[in-house]
Amino acid sequence: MNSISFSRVSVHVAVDGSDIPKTLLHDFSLELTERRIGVIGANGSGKSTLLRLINGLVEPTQGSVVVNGNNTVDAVRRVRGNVGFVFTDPLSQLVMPTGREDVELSLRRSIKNSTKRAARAETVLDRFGLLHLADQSIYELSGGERQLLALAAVLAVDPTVLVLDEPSTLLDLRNRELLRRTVAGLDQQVIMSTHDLDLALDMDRVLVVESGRIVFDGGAAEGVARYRALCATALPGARLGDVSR
Ligand SMILES: Nc1ncnc2c1ncn2[C@@H]1O[C@H](COP(=O)(O)OP(=O)(O)OP(=O)(O)O)[C@@H](O)[C@H]1O
Repeated sequence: MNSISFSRVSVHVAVDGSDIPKTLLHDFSLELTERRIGVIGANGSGKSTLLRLINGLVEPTQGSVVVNGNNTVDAVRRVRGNVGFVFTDPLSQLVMPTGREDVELSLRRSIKNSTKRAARAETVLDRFGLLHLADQSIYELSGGERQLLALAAVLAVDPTVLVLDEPSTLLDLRNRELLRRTVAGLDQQVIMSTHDLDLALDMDRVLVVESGRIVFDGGAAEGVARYRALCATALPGARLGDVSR
């Protein structure tokens, strides 16, 4: 069983022209052991920052994050060997000219034999219905195709923990369903931020983040309800009314 521990973590960043740092995440502690964990919350609430702590892309200003016994600051290489991270924007992740080359690049460390590597890449691309696009420039793919490719390239190396930062933003209904089924069938622990509340409802545990604080931690249905309630109270109805008057 995987274990991701956040111990008294907070994240602050310096702000140009100000002596006062901005707090992205306020002091929190968490132990994540469930297989499917969703992180939901408003734009700018701190979801990506929370996910990025898991593979050391963001370092805690205070406290520590430990993934399967490895501290994300001191043992960042080992952590990244464990944690596959899929970015919201696939172009910030895909580095090779074509999907086939990108997946093969991911596999270069784990499969030394090039024939075996090519075969494995084909299997992975096929699993996501991307084989017919394998040799097309990644810039010629649609946004959704790129998002699936980014997921395929990360899953190819079989990480122990999969972190998905809003993985369905560009997907159509069919591919969203493919993502949903893929996530449901994975052996890996999955931690996913999403604005797709149907996806969130599939999770074993949901965290609701609001203004850098975890304001709910519990079951999916209750978490989604809490988030909906937060959104309802935050709607700028009065201000819209002012404009239209
Ligand atoms: N390096 C940084 N320097 C300054 N501010 C930052 C930095 N990184 C993130 N932020 C700010 O921290 C807040 C949280 O950002 P984060 O990307 O974690 O939000 P999010 O919940 O993932 O949002 P979204 O749903 O829009 O993707 C935002 O206000 C963002 O502008």
